[in-house]
Amino acid sequence: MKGFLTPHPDGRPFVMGVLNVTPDSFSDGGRFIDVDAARDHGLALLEEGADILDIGGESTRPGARPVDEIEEMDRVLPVIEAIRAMRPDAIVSIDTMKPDVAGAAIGAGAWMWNDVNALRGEGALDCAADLQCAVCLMHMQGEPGSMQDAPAYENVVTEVAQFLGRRAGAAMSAGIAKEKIWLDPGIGFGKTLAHNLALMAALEHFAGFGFGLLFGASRKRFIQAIDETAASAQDRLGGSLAAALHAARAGASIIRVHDVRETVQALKVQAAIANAGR
Ligand SMILES: Cn1cnc2c(O)nc(N)nc21
Repeated sequence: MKGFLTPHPDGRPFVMGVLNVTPDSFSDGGRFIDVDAARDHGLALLEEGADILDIGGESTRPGARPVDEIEEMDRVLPVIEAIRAMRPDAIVSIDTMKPDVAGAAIGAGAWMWNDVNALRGEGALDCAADLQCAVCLMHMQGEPGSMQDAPAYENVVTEVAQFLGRRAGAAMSAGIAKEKIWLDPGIGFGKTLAHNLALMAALEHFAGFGFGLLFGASRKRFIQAIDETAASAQDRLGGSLAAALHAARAGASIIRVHDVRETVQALKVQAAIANAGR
């Protein structure tokens, strides 16, 4: 039985825990992924309160090198299977731009295809429609390897909104049900600090489209641009929580984070305050 998202009684958004299954995250120092370590981290995130695990085998951070399909599948499938063997109720999203990887992951029990490329890959729209899975369509200018070289927009909010509207229309035309579509402005994917801030300040505009809104700012570099003491990813918890709480207030229904326990606690307190005020 595939897991489905049951709304939280306090109304807070769902938390999507990040599980990057890449050599720089779960390898024994060599090329190979330590499946048990990745599985255990995923199980820990579920224990911390993650509603969804976002599992990805190809890094999408700025400057990342592409990974071939077989390698990507070899990384993610054993981890999905190992986690679901221990937690059949686990709700998993597959973070990939490749239709075959998505198909294999959905076949292994994943619920959502989280595509930073918004299903623009060859055959991706039809594949997603055939899979009848939930999808996240995210905006990215360019591609991970070069997207941060010189991001430029006439009006970033308008352009990202128009792009997401077009991709949602294409997804529905391909046969993907509206209630299975989440949109995402893609913080840090071909954006300067000013672009990221403009998108976050306008976030409720994106929530108003009638689709789900998925938001991910966790540990991203824009936080260091605001607070230069946040030199490494681990030093960005405060900024990550601030962005998560802002997104929740703006209407995001799924928030993608590394620090699950802290984010769940922050969202619970935010919801308790909001509910007391009603
Ligand atoms: C894979 N990945 C990294 N950052 C992300 C973000 O902000 N949104 C989505 N949907 N996926 C992301």
